[in-house]
Amino acid sequence: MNDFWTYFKNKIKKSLSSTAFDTWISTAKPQYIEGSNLHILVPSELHKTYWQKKFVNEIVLDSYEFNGIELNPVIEDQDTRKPETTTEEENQQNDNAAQNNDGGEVFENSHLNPKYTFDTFIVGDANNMAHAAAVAAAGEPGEIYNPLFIYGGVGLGKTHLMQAIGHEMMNNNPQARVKYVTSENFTNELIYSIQHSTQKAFREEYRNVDLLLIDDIQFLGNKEKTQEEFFHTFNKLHENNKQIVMTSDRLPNDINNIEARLVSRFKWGLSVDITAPDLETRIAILRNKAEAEKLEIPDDALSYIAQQINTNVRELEGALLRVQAYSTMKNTDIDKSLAADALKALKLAKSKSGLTVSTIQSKVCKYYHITIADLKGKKRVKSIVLPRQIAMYLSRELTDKSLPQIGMEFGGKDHTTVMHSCDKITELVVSDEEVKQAVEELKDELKN
Ligand SMILES: Nc1ncnc2c1ncn2[C@@H]1O[C@H](COP(=O)(O)OP(=O)(O)OP(=O)(O)O)[C@@H](O)[C@H]1O
Repeated sequence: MNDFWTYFKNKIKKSLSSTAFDTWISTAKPQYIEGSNLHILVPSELHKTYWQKKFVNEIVLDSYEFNGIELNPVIEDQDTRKPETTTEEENQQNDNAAQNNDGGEVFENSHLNPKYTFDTFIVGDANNMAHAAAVAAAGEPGEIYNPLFIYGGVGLGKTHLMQAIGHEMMNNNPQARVKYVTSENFTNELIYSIQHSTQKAFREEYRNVDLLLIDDIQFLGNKEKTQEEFFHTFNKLHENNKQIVMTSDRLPNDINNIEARLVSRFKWGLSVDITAPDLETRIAILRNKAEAEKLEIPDDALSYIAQQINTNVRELEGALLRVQAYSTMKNTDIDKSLAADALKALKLAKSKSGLTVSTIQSKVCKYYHITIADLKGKKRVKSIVLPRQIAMYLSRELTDKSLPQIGMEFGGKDHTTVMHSCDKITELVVSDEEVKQAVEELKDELKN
């Protein structure tokens, strides 16, 4: 079996790009032969589907060529083999940290960030499906997953992965027209084109690309004119089999105030999520980053940092930079205790005022004269819904709890309910004087 596998790998290598080979072939493991069945284990359901489509015939032909016996490949994926587990860490996967884009380098108008390639993207359980889908979309643009919709919490690598598709496509075909834009910039450019009567040029720019990468699509919510324009751009590209990739912090159905015809189109292709990386992946990300920055940092210090920050890769990278800066300031080499000192201030800031969700719940109940049972319950009357949403919003603002954790403390609600409540109150604080006042008073009380 092993000899055949080596033969197969050497042969198939010639017809695949190195990214495709690493994604589909290096991750597959032959398990055993039973009769003429060759059992092959692959990392995810998506790998399985791809394997069945692309490589199964190859195995049959190559095995015959190898020793005159036709092997029948049976593809199994690790996901369906794995027992269901929900760890504390996995629960935090949708942590939608309040701070948003905090200055990650982004190069717009098809100028992709040169660092965001497949080579620099570390693959682990939390993102292997999204990564495989991205590799497939880059290898066969417009054909297999169109649109590709990548969703997940803040700072988990959605932009990185999306731009890697752009790089890979341009590597495969330097003539490819690739366009990257955030949905906010798409809106701004549209407004500019309306103001300056350059809508024709705007349309041509977006409707004549081979790959459109549109980041943070959730911000199209409430923007009717932009949605209309994007709808036509989408249709034109899709009709012409041009690849569209979108990212969002939530599933298409959960995006607020977006037209149903767009939501349904977003779901035409494949939606894949990226969740928070496990410890091993976090260490690998840090190690990679340290190597890229030529940082000397021992393994125990790396794993210490990775243990401290478990929800957001951007924060993880920030922590490494903080440790680096601290070691320069102290003029000492990095070790575990220096890392601990450097991250102390960060941890203090994270635990914020030491407030708990239950303190916030009590204060809100007192303020609105309702019971804790109502606050955590399911009643949909306005006099309870508003305090519940405010309490969720304050929990998000004033504690370091993740969305799923907050949901649990509100009678086991889903993280999307918490996310929706936070969005709602963020809006009302601007548009509704009464809500604004209540939130401010509650915040003052909680801080004292
Ligand atoms: N698996 C990974 N391997 C290597 N680097 C990663 C990985 N995931 C995230 N990163 C890095 O983390 C940082 C944040 O990633 P990115 O900006 O792609 O996140 P995002 O999910 O798009 O966040 P946002 O929701 O804020 O748009 C980037 O510097 C990116 O390179």
